Amino acid sequence: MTFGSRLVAAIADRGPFCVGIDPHAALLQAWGYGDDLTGLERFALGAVEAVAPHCSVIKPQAAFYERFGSKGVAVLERVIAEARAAGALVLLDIKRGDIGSTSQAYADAYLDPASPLASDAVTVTPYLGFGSLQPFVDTALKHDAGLFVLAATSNPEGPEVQQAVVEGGRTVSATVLDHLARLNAGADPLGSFGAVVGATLADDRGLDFGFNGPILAPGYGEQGGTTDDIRRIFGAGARNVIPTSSRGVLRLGPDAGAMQAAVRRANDELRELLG
Ligand SMILES: O=c1ccn([C@@H]2O[C@H](COP(=O)(O)O)[C@@H](O)[C@H]2O)c(=O)[nH]1
Repeated sequence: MTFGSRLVAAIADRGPFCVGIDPHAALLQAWGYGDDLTGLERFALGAVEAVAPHCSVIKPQAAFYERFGSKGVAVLERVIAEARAAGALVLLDIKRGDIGSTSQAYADAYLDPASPLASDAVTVTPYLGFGSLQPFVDTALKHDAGLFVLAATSNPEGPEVQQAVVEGGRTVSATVLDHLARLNAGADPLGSFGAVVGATLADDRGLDFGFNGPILAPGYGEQGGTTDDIRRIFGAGARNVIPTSSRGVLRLGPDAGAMQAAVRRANDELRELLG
């Protein structure tokens, strides 16, 4: 089953809201843990145990594990395994991208089921040229995995690059969505090649969200994005949007009930939006 098909089924079952498992130092402290390997393990696995059974997608941000070295990466491996065992799809936020031959090594590391870090999907950056992502695309197709390509990110610095106008008069962001439309052509019910578009955008930036793929919308919650913003930015494209929040949910821990209630509230609101 393709990633796009698994995603559609997971969202129908559990709702579109995605929780990011981002063990910030300040959050470890707020949960009463040290900013050390034991704290990381208790925090990350505790968060997964609380929310993964209730989410369609879980998004660990690799940087927060890598800062503890190889033992932190071992915790990330367990986060991925536990979240998948709880029935969630894992979207590993790595934002990788390099020349093609190196991209292949990254793709093998994160998308080949034989790897201990294998996930259902990863985030990638197209700013070495969309074509440099081809090894990720081929590997995702081979293993029924997915990609989310940075198109219009949630941070205020993004437009400097993403709204630049390229040959043909289109913005870089629009060009990324054009590539995704080609990759997703004919996929049913949804393609496996998604875009990252912030829930914080002031407007839709003239983007066509009908590229037949999922849209990860970070910036929901902590960065100020709301369900109304999802409606305002994406319009009819909102049906394929996966809003994601990390700190907005994790801040409520270690109380599992409070985190679960936040997931329920977000999914209820989003389902109402989507009718
Ligand atoms: O445009 C982007 C792309 C990715 N992110 C990532 O999402 C989460 C957001 O965390 P919050 O705590 O909900 O702000 C984090 O992992 C970012 O690296 C993003 O924010 N914007």
